[in-house]
Amino acid sequence: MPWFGMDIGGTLTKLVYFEPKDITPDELDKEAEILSNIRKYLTKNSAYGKTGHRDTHLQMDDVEIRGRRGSLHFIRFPTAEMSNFLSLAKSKGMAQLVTTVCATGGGAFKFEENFRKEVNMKLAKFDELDALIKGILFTETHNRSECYYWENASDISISEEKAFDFSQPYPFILVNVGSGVSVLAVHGPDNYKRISGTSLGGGTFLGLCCLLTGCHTFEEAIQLATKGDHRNVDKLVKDIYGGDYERFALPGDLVASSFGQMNSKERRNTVSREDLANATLVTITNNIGSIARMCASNEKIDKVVFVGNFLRVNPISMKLLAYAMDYWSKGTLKALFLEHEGYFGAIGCLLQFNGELNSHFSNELLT
Ligand SMILES: Nc1ncnc2c1ncn2[C@@H]1O[C@H](COP(=O)(O)OP(=O)(O)O)[C@@H](O)[C@H]1O
Ligand SMILES: CC(C)(COP(=O)(O)O)[C@@H](O)C(=O)NCCC(=O)O
Repeated sequence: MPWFGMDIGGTLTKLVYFEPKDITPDELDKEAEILSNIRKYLTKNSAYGKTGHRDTHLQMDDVEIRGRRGSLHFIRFPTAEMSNFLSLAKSKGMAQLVTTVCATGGGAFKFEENFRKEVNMKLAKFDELDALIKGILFTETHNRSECYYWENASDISISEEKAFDFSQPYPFILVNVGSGVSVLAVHGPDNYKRISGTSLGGGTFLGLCCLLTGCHTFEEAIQLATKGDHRNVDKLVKDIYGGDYERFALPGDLVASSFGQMNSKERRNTVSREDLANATLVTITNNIGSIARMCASNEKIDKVVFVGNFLRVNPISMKLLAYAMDYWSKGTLKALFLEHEGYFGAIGCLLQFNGELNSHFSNELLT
């Protein structure tokens, strides 16, 4: 039975597949044809249909899980395409072979019946935040370059990624920027609490950007944002004060009011799609940064780790978050980022898999 972990999120479904590389000739002989075909299909392709992608740059080789050595493959597709995924699973014979899939994320609950009815698969459900933390801890110990920070974040043109030693992680604040945002204070592998959250997350950025610019994809939204300038959309402190607000040390270039210029018809007529995309990105990112900073200072924790697919191909947000953490905390807070940004829930879920799952399976949430 192939080893999968699945995180069915509000926007994207993340699938992690463990491909054993230590298969003995004897095992290979016994391997059913369907299993061999599934293995080949998953590991040879990097695109699955029109919307599925394997992130080949994230592949982890020579990983040991429960005494087996192999590679971890990272695959994603839009959750809205779930019915196509189920048809594909059926057509590849997966449904004949896989009886139980370890799943996390809201969709593990929402789509449980679809899995059962359409492909006769049971979902062994795990909590998404438990899985997220387990996935992070596992990945960090198996990939020494997992954790990094942005050096010189204040100057976007020269800032660059630098490795960060995250082998002594606790305590840390974890900010998961998916469709929405969850903020956790993590004190140990099984000791964490969800301390805050906001509905203004990655889904908000993409939704607003599509409305404001007519773009259709996240990649397009990020490309537009890269070419735009939020200062044509936002009202800055200097637009209000003529310079800095010195008494409270607010620099003139600080955003005083996001989208604050857009009440003027003239301004609306001159603003570009790129500026609107950039302003949307900056608005959402600054709000997340501000919540993260308040959480860190309330909890007296100095490391803030940002994960989630909102950060995918999105250095603008990472640098902004890094700068904001540093600037507003006067250098006491450090923003950290992880290479496998959106896949930790699925990894954590895969780690819960064990061969005896079927016999232990119950409809209850497994812990
Ligand atoms: N290819 C993509 N399609 C849609 N959204 C994407 C894509 N890549 C990155 N994103 C961003 O990632 C967010 C989803 O992040 P993710 O961590 O997968 O959350 P969820 O578990 O809620 O699906 C989206 O709201 C969007 O901002
Ligand atoms: C409900 C969620 C945990 C779902 O996770 P997601 O699919 O967004 O990664 C998340 O969207 C969230 O925490 N939203 C913010 C809710 C709030 O605290 O306002």
